[in-house]
Amino acid sequence: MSKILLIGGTDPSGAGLQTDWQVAHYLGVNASSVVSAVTSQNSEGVFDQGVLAYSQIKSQLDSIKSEPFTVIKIGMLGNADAVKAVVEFIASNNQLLKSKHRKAFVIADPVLASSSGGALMDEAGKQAFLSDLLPLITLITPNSDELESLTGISISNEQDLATAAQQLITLGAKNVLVKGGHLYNANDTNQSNDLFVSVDGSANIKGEEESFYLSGERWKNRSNVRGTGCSLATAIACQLSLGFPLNDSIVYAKALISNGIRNASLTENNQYKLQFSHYDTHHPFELMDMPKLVKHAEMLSKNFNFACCDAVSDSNSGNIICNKEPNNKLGIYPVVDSLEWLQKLIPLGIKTIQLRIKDQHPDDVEEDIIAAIKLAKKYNVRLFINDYWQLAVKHQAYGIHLGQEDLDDADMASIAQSGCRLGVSTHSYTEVARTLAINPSYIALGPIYETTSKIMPWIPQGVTAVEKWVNLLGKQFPLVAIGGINYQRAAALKQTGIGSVAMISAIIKTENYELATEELLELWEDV
Ligand SMILES: Cc1ncc(COP(=O)(O)OP(=O)(O)O)c(N)n1
Ligand SMILES: Cc1nc(C(=O)O)sc1CCOP(=O)(O)O
Repeated sequence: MSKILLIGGTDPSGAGLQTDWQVAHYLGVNASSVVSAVTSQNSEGVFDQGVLAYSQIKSQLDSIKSEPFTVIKIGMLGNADAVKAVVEFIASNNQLLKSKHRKAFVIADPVLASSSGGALMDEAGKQAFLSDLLPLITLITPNSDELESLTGISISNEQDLATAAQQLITLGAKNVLVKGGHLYNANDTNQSNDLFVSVDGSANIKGEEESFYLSGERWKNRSNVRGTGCSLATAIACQLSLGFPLNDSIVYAKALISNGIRNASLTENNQYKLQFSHYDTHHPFELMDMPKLVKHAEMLSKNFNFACCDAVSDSNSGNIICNKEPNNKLGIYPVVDSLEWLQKLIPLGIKTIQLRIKDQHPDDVEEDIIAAIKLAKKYNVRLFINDYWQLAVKHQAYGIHLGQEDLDDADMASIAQSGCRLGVSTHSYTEVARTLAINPSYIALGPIYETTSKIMPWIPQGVTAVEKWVNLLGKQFPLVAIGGINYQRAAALKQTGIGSVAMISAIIKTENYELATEELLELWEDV
């Protein structure tokens, strides 16, 4: 079982170390905890506080130092001595991890003041934090007040916020998550928007630098829930310890805290306390809690409306009835690389199919795309064109399928306006969050099993993950599973309630494609 280390101050009223521990427990992560300070506070103010002596913090840390921690979450430190004890511990912990060729993930919530306003870090402590601790931190999670205080940049608009986050990077931070920026899209106070900036390639599975905005619902009448910052940082730490990449850990944690705020219970002190719904241990939140991810601030206010994937009617009548059911079932979905394969499979009764031609000049594929669209219309088949979205729009294809990289360049507004349906590939929480911001016609989930048809950095998600995605997304979007799916695996996936399975090799690399197609269609007949 993974184990993390929590370092921070106690708070009897719903934040601090006790809350961190509760979050770890809720997520099934074993945590050791070290007290750096003891505070007396509630939503009205901080009444008393005492930072433990360097020797007391050090001796607590010494008592657990034999087993290296791979994830350490830091909250309130209070002064320079506490910072020193923690810096020394991280160095010795990393020394122990050296044999495993790694360093600990260190998540720091820079607690400078309570949400009620009382100072919780002195000036010397802040300077020690910046000079000695910041270089050891994997992710720092300030709110905009803390970011102002750490950088000295006064923040009054979104550009200031981005500049200040960049300044923290210049001071030595590698990954910065600025929480709750109400500055973005200030007209829409129903959204809580965070800014994430990463410069060392450690945030995602591809090792790439990235930055994004995460937008979540700001739940009404829940403005004074305490402990949300601590809980967010702890949930990120927990997800990292469970093996998720940093970007996915952040998206997951934001969804979890949204759920905790939405379900917050009112205490006798007239104060809201985070409470998580017991929906599911793997996705312990609902779709309304999932944030939307966009790469540029101006996208926060954009809404797209793609055509739905109609229920395909009987090919005899020729009528396509637009059925706005969100969980439309797209059925057996072959992905093929030529017009010839469309000509072979469509007459067998396939109702959803994708033409996926790779790396050709658009001029060289246009004729085949025109012929494919004509054929699909004749047989009343949902044909999705992979990648060549301009040609698909130009020739009025039924739909387009795009991967995450394609989303950077494709013109969403013109695809939506054309009436083409849009399917989008996803492989992780981050990609699902980005896809939710686009609100496509269907969402593909992959790879479910190991695939030989494409090289990808993701390990297979497995059937259990499909069940979770169906619970989370299936009421709002048609879902398609892809990656290594053959007849037996399709049978297992059918039990999850997913409406569609896509495959390449199980059809086009078999000895008898007709038999393989017929068997799959029969298996899925009653879905
Ligand atoms: C139904 C379906 N799901 C996923 C994919 C993969 O799309 P993408 O990520 O764009 O990768 P390439 O197909 O371009 O390699 C798909 N094509 N279809
Ligand atoms: C094209 C593709 N996309 C995937 C994804 O996970 O997004 S998996 C995949 C290959 C699917 O081929 P096969 O059925 O032969 O495994």
